[in-house]
Amino acid sequence: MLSVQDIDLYYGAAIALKTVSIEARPGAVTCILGRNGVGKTSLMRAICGRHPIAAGEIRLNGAPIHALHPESRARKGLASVPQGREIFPLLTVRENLEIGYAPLPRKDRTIPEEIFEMFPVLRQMLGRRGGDLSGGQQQQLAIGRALVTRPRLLLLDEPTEGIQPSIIKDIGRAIDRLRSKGPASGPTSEEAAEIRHAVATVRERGDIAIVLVEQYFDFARDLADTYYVMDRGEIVAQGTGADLKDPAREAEVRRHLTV
Ligand SMILES: Nc1ncnc2c1ncn2[C@@H]1O[C@H](COP(=O)(O)OP(=O)(O)OP(=O)(O)O)[C@@H](O)[C@H]1O
Repeated sequence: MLSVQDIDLYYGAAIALKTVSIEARPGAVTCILGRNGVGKTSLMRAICGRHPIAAGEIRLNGAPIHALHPESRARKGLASVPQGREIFPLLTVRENLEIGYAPLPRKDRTIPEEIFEMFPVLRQMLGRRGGDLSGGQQQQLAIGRALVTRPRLLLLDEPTEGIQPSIIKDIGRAIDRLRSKGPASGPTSEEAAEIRHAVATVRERGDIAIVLVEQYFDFARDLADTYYVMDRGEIVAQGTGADLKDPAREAEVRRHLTV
């Protein structure tokens, strides 16, 4: 369980987060919605330790982590897929996955089979260079690399950025499997079988709390168990995934997403 309580974050004298509080629980997708520049990435940086907070606290499973270096947070089970994915174009898919080993002790430096079950294309392309993959495949690689550490908390910063709508659906499905639940929008029977298998695999490993930063309302609505909307460094609306299916709530959230 991630608990962010009343945090402030500054860039020099400019405040980017003002008393922001969110919670994310295992087995659920927590969506952070908001326009460009409202502070979503700053919130991710605060959680993973890439930028210090000036006030408040961040706890992972009850223990404060906000004073820890990013590497220590990673060892405590936090993994993140940054905006832009940060795939190394000249390294192979396997080498890109192995970069995920960094916080792991030597004995744990293996690629979990489950990653290839979730993203079969990565197995097929193990020897190819990262730069040869499509945008959607690179996103799968970035998520796969984050899963190499067998995290308990996964931060995904705009996984749909620069990706075609059809691939966005694939990524949505993969996130759904991590959450150990079927997707909200009706799956085909083949998809349902894949998801059942993935759920069993994920269940063996335990639950992951997923925090998803997103600008696309529809993608968020399909996946969110909980959502928060940000505007100018603050949380201005929040609710459950079910709330997002209510037309009045949808209109409220969409208002915050349009410029
Ligand atoms: N390194 C930085 N130095 C100074 N100001 C920054 C820095 N990073 C972000 N900001 C500013 O902080 C505010 C919040 O930015 P942030 O990147 O967190 O927003 P965002 O909601 O993630 O937007 P985007 O979707 O464009 O990434 C913006 O006004 C931005 O200009």
